[in-house]
Amino acid sequence: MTPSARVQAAIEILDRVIAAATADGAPADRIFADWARNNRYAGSKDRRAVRELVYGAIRACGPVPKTGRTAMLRLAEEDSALKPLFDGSKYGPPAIGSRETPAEGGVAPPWIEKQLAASGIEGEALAAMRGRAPLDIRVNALKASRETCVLPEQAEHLAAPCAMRLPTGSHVDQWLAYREGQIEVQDHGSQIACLAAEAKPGETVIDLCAGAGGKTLALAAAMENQGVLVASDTDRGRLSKLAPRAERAGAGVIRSILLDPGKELEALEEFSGAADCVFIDAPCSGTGTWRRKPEAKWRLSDSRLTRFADIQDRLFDIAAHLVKPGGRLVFVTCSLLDAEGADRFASFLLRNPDWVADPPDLPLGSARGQGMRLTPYQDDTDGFFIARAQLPC
Ligand SMILES: C[S@@+](CC[C@H](N)C(=O)[O-])C[C@H]1O[C@@H](n2cnc3c(N)ncnc32)[C@H](O)[C@@H]1O
Repeated sequence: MTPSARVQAAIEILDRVIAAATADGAPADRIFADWARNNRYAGSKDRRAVRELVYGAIRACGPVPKTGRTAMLRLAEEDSALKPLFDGSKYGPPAIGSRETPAEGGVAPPWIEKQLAASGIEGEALAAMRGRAPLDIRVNALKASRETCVLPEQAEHLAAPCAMRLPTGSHVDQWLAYREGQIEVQDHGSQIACLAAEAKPGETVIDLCAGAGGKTLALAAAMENQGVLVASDTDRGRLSKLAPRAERAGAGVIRSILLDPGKELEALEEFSGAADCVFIDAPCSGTGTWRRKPEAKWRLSDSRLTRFADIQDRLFDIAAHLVKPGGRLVFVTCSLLDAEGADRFASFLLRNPDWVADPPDLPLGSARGQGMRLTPYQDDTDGFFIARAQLPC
């Protein structure tokens, strides 16, 4: 592909990304993968270049751009080498018209930027949300350690005890250590969130929103495969991905339980007042993950945020029902908005005066409300709110 043809391909993909983001459709990654599958003439260098352009343009735009072309014109404002590629060549984009205007720049739609600012994320902290996420792995303590694990690439040790950072683009899933279950791809921030649980061997731990089990596997390793570890979720598809991962990781302690939305406690009845720890990795807007999924900023709306806050409050109440006296709950969202973090935790404590905030001692992060927060800017992790509360005996 010529450089101009790559720009045009990126513009067409961006059109689809914009349409999908505003209609709750497929994520950008899937749209790009579909394009790559249907356009076999694009070699690996082409694919890499087109992908860079697509993601660069998404990152460069604040509000939802009208079209892929206006998004690409915004990127061209930041990278002047792109402008001459609007050359009207056979497969390239038409020349830039004198009255054409690029999409608006920024980090996110202004109403979200405003809410982020009210949550203490502005200036450089806001700009850092436009960056690229690093590639982190967790060494599975059930099978290896950072010292014994043999990796084909140099890896930097991070603050969480099993965390390592690799050069971006490392093909981790092709490595022997990955196939043997010695390592998992997991953001450093997620690993730190799991540390807040302080899960111990022999305990009863419920990972209430386990999804495909990324954090469940970290909890299983912390528990040294001893005790009871329940992985529950309302999404059958996500939860079904856990079993093969657990098998690879040698995490035999996990019991999966599919929940019925609205009737979660029915399936978890046997654990009422019995859990040492309930870990709530709650569904949220994902503002903390924009470095990985930048188009997520175009999926948000006020009503969506309200729905997330409602479900987060409900999950707190479910978790509180399951914890035994002397036990704890951990609340985690990958959001930087107080509405999905400090405010939710404060509201829980207000509704439940018998519970006591117990801020975890974490190797990274800073205090936010009665919990802790990790940010891309200060911690170079995904953004997370992490809070812990104890139910006194
Ligand atoms: C942030 S994701 C969890 C990610 C997962 N813990 C991990 O580390 O990969 C939130 C999960 O909450 C689940 N969820 C949504 N509503 C729920 C409910 N009422 N009860 C339990 N899980 C729920 C979603 O299906 C989703 O998998």
